[in-house]
Amino acid sequence: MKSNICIGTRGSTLALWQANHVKQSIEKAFPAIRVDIKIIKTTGDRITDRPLAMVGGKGLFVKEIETALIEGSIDLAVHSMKDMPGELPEGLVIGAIPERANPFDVLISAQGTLFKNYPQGAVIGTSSLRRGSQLKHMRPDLEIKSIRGNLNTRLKKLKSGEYAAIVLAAAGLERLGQGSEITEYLTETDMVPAVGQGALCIETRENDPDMADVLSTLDHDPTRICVTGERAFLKEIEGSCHIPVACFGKIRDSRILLTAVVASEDGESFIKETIESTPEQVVEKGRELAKLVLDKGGQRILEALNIP
Ligand SMILES: NCc1[nH]cc(CCC(=O)O)c1CC(=O)O
Repeated sequence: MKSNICIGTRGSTLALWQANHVKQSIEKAFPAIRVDIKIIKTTGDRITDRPLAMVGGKGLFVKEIETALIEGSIDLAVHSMKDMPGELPEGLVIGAIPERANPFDVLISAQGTLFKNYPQGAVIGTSSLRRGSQLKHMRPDLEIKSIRGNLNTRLKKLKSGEYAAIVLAAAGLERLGQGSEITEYLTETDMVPAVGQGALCIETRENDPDMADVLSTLDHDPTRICVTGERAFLKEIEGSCHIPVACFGKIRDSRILLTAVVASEDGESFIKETIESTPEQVVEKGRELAKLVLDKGGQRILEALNIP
């Protein structure tokens, strides 16, 4: 076992919170190990002026960190699972998936108004096609308007009156101590979260013997099972965080319920399906769910999207 571990992470406040959270878990389990954090800038961090869906390419927030992992300048990478593409580079693996935080999306309304009371044509801020399309499906009259920037920038834009409400992931807000801003949680009945939302990804080199004990203390079995099913869906559908596909797994009475959505940007074409699985079957069932959704019209919706 190593006496010194270096974690690579993006430099955003949320990413640093997450890396520190993992650092503390390791130090608690192994008081003799010293854990350092190395900040690595990614392509996604450089692009702040346009929706990432317009930029194209997958893994915009992870690539440079993966290079550091392959080159050996870091031992572990901590990412938001939601930012991970379906396929990892040769030689890298998801070493552990810690316990998931709240997986859902939330609305923050400027006036504290509940979704059902939004006026006709209310402007909602999100740059996520997944969120926009599911909102439009529920309320075709809403206007979806792009918003970028970190959490504080977005909250400031909301308060300036540009939007009636914005949509964010509960996990990010809660981790940054801004949970009190939340007006309303949207569960998978209304809005299916992104694959892996609320979970962290601990990425490592394949078969790194120095990391095995550390990884086993970080891993959370129920989270890994659900996220593995969601990612099997993602791989089959070849999506990323930036196209309007959603998949969420939850455990009910020792069975896994996987729910997925593929929708057009205007919310008019909308496919939503749920499949049940045992913990052992999640990969197979995740793939089956992707095929089902594609067959039922998802294929046509994704082909019409025209995203690079
Ligand atoms: N899209 C960016 C992103 N990537 C991870 C999170 C935080 C939540 C999570 O870990 O899933 C967020 C913010 C958000 O979507 O509001």
